[in-house]
Amino acid sequence: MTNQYTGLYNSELPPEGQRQALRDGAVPVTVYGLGKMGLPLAAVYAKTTGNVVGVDIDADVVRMVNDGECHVAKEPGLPELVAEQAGRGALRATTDSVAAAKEGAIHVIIVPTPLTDDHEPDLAAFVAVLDSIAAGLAPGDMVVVECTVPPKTSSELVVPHLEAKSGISRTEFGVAFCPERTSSGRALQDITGSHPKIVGGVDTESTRVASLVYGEITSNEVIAVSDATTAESVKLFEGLYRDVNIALANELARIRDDLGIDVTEAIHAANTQPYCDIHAPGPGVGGHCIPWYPYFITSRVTTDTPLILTAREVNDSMPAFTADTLRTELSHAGRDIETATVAVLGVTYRPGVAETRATPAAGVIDRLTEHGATVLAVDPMLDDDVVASFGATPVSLADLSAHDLDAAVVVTPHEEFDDIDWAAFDDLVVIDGRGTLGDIGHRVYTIGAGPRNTEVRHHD
Ligand SMILES: NC(=O)C1=CN([C@@H]2O[C@H](COP(=O)(O)OP(=O)(O)OC[C@H]3O[C@@H](n4cnc5c(N)ncnc54)[C@H](O)[C@@H]3O)[C@@H](O)[C@H]2O)C=CC1
Ligand SMILES: CC(=O)N[C@@H]1[C@@H](OP(=O)(O)OP(=O)(O)OC[C@H]2O[C@@H](n3ccc(=O)[nH]c3=O)[C@H](O)[C@@H]2O)O[C@H](C(=O)O)[C@@H](O)[C@@H]1O
Repeated sequence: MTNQYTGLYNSELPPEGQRQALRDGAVPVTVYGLGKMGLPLAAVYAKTTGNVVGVDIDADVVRMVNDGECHVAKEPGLPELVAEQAGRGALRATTDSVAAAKEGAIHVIIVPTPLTDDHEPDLAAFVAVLDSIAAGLAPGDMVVVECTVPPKTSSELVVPHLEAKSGISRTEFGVAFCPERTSSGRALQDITGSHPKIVGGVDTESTRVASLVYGEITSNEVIAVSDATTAESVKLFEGLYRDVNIALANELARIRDDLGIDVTEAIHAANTQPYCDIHAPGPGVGGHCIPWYPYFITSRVTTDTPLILTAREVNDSMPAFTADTLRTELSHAGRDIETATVAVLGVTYRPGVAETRATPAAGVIDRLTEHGATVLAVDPMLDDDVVASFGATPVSLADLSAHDLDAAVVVTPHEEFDDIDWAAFDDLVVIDGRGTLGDIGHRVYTIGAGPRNTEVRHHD
C-alpha cells in the first residue's frame, strides 16, 4: 500500500511546507461521520485542503453529499458550502470506511458517542471507526478525535487499539483530541472561528501537528493544552459547567411559587454582576451532549461526585415538574387533567435542531399520560412516526386548532410556533416552558416566572 501523500506526523518538511502541503491537498483528509457536526466539519476541511473524503454508514447521507446536497437542516451557509465543495471535487463521500482510511493522512472522527441505558459511554461506533482507520493507517498519519469521549480515551484506547490492529508503532502516527465546540444552527462560524480551538496530543509531536492543522481551519487562536486527557477534560468540563448551572436555574424555578416572584427576572438582574451567570430554567435538558457528558466523567472516576449527579437529578426532574405544574394550573382553573386534551408543542431537544436524543418532551409526554391526559404533539421538524414513538398523537401545526384543546405545553419553541393563532382556542391553560409566549389571551404559567392572566373563566 503506497499513499502518494505527505503525512504530517514526524514530517521532515519545514512547518510552512507542511501548511502548504495541507492547503494544496497533498495531505488527504478522511472525516468519519457526516451528521449535524461531521458534515459542516468535512465541508470546512474541504474548503481548506481541497481533498476530503467523508465516511458515513448511511448510504442516503453519502448519496446526498456526492450530489452536493445537504441533509442537515437550518445550518446557515452549509448547503452552499457542501454544494460548492462537492462540485469542485474537494469533498467526496463513501460508505467504504477502509478504502477511505487508506486514502487519508489525517483521520477525523466525529461519530456519535452516546450513552447506554445504564449511563455508560457507548463507544461502539467510535471503535468501529478505529478498526477502519487501523486497516488504512500509514506511518506519518494523524488521528484527530473531535467527538466527545471519556477522559483517557485517546491515550488508553485509541493509541493501543490502532497500534495493535495496524501493526504500526505508536511512534509513527499521531493522535490528538480536538473537541468539537460547535452549536447546531451556527456550525460553520463555530468551526471556523467563534471560539479558540482546543487541541491536546498524546505526545508533543501530535500536539504540534494538531496545532498546525487547526491553525489553517480556524481564524481564532489554537490553544494547545498539556495532553489529550486534558483536552478531553476541557470538553467535558464545559458541558458539566452548563449542566450544573442549568440545574441551579431549574432549582430556582422550582421555588418560584414559594418566593412569589418572577425568578427569571431575578436571574437576569443577578447576571448583571460579572461573576454571576445563572442559566435559564426550562422543562428539562436534552440533546446527546449536556445531559450525557456528566456520566462520561462519573463512569470513569472512583471519587464521589455528588454535585454532578445532583444536578442531573434536578434537570431530569423538570419534565415531570412541568407536567405536574400543568395539573396544578388546571386544578386552579377548576379543571381535571384526567379529562384534559393537552398539546405538547416541540419534541426536539431544542428549537431548530432535528434531534430528539434525551429530549425533555419525552418525560413531559410520559407524565401527562400518567396523569390521564390525552396527549397530542406538534413538531414541524419531525415526521409523524417519530412524534408517535414518544407516545403522543402527532398533529400538524395547521390542524392544531381543529382539536378541542384544554391545555398546551410549549417544551421546545420552534420559530414556527410564533404564528399560532391562540385566539382560535377557548380557555386554554398553557405552560410556557421557555418564556417565549407573549400575551396570548389564555391562562399561562411560565417555568421560572410563574402564573399570569389567571382570572377564572367559565369553561363551556
Ligand atoms: N450535536 C452537537 O451539538 C455536538 C456534538 N458533538 C459530538 O459529535 C458527535 C456527533 O454529533 P452529531 O453530528 O450531532 O451526530 P449525528 O447523529 O447528527 O450524526 C452522526 C453521523 O454519524 C454517522 N455514523 C454513525 N456511526 C458511524 C460509523 N461507524 N462510521 C461512520 N459514520 C457513522 C451517522 O450515520 C450520522 O450521519 C456527538 O456524539 C458528540 O460527541 C460535539 C459538539 C456538538
Ligand atoms: C457548553 C456549551 O454551551 N455546549 C453547547 C452544547 O450545545 P447543545 O446543542 O447541547 O445545546 P445547549 O444550548 O447546551 O442545550 C442543551 C439542553 O439544555 C437546555 N438549556 C440550555 C441552556 C439553558 O440555559 N437552559 C436549558 O435548559 C436546552 O433547552 C437543551 O435542551 O453542547 C455542545 C456539545 O458539546 O455537543 C457544545 O458543542 C455546545 O457549544
